Amino acid sequence: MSVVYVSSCKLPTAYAEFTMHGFLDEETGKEHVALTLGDVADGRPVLGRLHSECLTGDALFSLRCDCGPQLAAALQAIAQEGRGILLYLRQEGRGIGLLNKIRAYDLQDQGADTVEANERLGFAADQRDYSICQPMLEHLGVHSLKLMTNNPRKLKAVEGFGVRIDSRVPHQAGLNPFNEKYLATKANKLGHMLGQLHQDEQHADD
Ligand SMILES: Nc1nc2c(ncn2[C@@H]2O[C@H](COP(=O)(O)OP(=O)(O)OP(=O)(O)O)[C@@H](O)[C@H]2O)c(=O)[nH]1
Ligand SMILES: [Zn+2]
Repeated sequence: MSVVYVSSCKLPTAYAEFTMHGFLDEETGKEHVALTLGDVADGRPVLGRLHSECLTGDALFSLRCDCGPQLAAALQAIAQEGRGILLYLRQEGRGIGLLNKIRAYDLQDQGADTVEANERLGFAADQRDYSICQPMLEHLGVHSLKLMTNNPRKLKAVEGFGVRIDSRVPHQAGLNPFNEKYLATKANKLGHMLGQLHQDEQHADD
């Protein structure tokens, strides 16, 4: 695996003062980071989130997806626990990159769903490779996760590279009228466990 540790620093945030650890994937040139809080190498299961980059949702307040609220909720949950880890993975657009995601959004504006749009562009529905997480978690001494996710593929991938899933923590946040169809497609076509979609979240038009 070509992911190597580079350096760490403090990262004070609105939620907690995290430590940020930088990693470089020498094969792809992608720069990934991990935020940790507390002692994550003490052998106990660690509350964790593997968050895939979404420039539009994480930084530009887009309502097309649920990424921004999920990122905020994960950092908040880790702060509340006083211990945990968030890997921020540079796999924009489920691995197709930002410009192709814009192309995919354009197709969705014309009626395609999120999976059809990827496929029309010649990509798989989800091109992410989570094996990059293994050396990051190994470096930080994390061997067991309480993983905040609704994505069954993510759980499988983590177990596949040898990190124990102690438990899955459902992670729903940010349902709104603009992402309702997108979330329904994720549940129907990608298998996301979003059964509580309408009970957990307040409808904008309720
Ligand atoms: N190609 C494409 N990527 C998208 C789209 N909407 C969001 N993304 C990307 O999807 C990724 C987030 O994936 P999600 O499926 O929301 O979440 P997940 O990580 O698979 O699952 P959870 O852990 O349950 O949140 C980010 O990389 C986003 O940039 C879209 O319509 N098309
Ligand atoms: Zn997003």
